[in-house]
Amino acid sequence: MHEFWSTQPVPQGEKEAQEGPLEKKTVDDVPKSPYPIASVLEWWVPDVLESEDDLRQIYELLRDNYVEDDDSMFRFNYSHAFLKWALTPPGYVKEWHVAVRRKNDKSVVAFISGIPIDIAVKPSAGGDAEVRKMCEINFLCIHKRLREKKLAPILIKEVTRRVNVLDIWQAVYTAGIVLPTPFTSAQYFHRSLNPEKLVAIRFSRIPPQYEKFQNPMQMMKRNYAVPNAPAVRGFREMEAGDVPAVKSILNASLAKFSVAPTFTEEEVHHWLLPREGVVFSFVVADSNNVATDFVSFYSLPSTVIGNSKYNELNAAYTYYYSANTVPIKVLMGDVLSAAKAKGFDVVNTLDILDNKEFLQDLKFGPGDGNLHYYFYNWGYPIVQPKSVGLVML
Ligand SMILES: CCCCCCCCCCCCCC(=O)SCCNC(=O)CCNC(=O)[C@H](O)C(C)(C)COP(=O)(O)OP(=O)(O)OC[C@H]1O[C@@H](n2cnc3c(N)ncnc32)[C@H](O)[C@@H]1OP(=O)(O)O
Ligand SMILES: O=C1CS[C@H](c2ccc3[nH]ncc3c2)N1Cc1ccccc1
Repeated sequence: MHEFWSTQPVPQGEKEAQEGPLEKKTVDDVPKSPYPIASVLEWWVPDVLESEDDLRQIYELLRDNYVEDDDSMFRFNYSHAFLKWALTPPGYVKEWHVAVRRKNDKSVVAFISGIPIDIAVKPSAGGDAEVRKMCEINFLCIHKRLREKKLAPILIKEVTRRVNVLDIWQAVYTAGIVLPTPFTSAQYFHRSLNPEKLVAIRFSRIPPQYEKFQNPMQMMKRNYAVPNAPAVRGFREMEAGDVPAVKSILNASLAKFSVAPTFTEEEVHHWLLPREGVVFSFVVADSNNVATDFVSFYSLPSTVIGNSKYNELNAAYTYYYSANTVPIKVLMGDVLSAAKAKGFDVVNTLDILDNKEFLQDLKFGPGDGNLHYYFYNWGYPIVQPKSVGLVML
């Protein structure tokens, strides 16, 4: 059971592991050369920032081979612009974008990415959080034709080596599957904006109690209708001038959670300023035009696999927020209006952060997907998802 993960510094499910590092090594212990790989394959570092063609190759691998739901009805379809954004935050390390190509035709067959992140972790016994520089791992993907050949452990060991050689010893990551050992498990929730399309692609179905109506779909549309203008006075798109205020209120909000990132001003600028078709952010400005509240969401479409009428689902995902002068359910209500106005079909979220405070009132329904959160080389007790303030793209 877990031939690879049983060899790794992750909690192995025995008694509560002690909190903190599970193994201690130094940079001198780290091999200086890349991990060995099959002779027909080669390691490759794409230049996602400067080479549109390198970015396109990573985009296409993920478009055709990345995460699907259990019934293979949908597959994430992260856009070019989204991947460039997700992979190149301030201080990113090019070599942590680890790809594998076939030597003969240079086709990309696998990928895994790491980016730097400062994570504040609170000791379970209480007390001040410890801020730790970690690596956030995402986009692990092996081409469908190369599955179940133990290539994933090789990718994981190589990215670990490239992170360790820079004296970073912890990572954080999420997965839809259960591995040794989650520190929390979150549940997906979905808020329909375009019920007709969601029923047509068989993501949603008309609830049986609607059959009594003369026009069930009309009633569903009415149930999920949202205002076409924001309710909150002073609600507007975030601008560069809001960065200092947003940094201040967001870091203060995230400090309440047991596990959450901290953001520098440059990171607020990168992660939270609006980017066309990628990330959408808004503030509530007071009479001096100073941001008192903040809310955001990102665009992550999914390919609809094998549907004649629609081939893409336009999904928005709630991102970071700081609700101070208005309740989060009022602020998130304006997010629903903005997402509907921009043509999104559904808003997805997890029961992390304070999200449970708006799920019911805003008519989010539970999905059948879970997202498990993990640390690498850091023992931590299992916490509830509402203690977690980290959003993974
Ligand atoms: C300090 C720095 C540390 C940095 C590293 C921190 C750790 C980062 C860890 C990665 C975080 C990724 C975060 C995300 O991106 S989560 C998204 C993962 N990607 C997908 O689901 C896309 C579609 N699936 C695939 O591309 C492949 O099925 C993948 C690549 C997922 C596995 O390939 P394949 O199916 O061909 O299998 P194999 O024969 O090569 O390898 C089998 C071994 O791999 C273990 N496995 C399977 N799925 C995952 C998974 N999602 N995380 C970790 N381990 C996984 C599995 O338990 C088994 O080990 P063991 O059970 O026998 O022990
Ligand atoms: O495209 C994919 C692949 S896996 C992920 C996902 C997550 C939770 C889900 N609950 N029901 C379907 C589903 C799919 N997902 C996004 C998604 C989310 C809701 C509806 C359709 C697709």
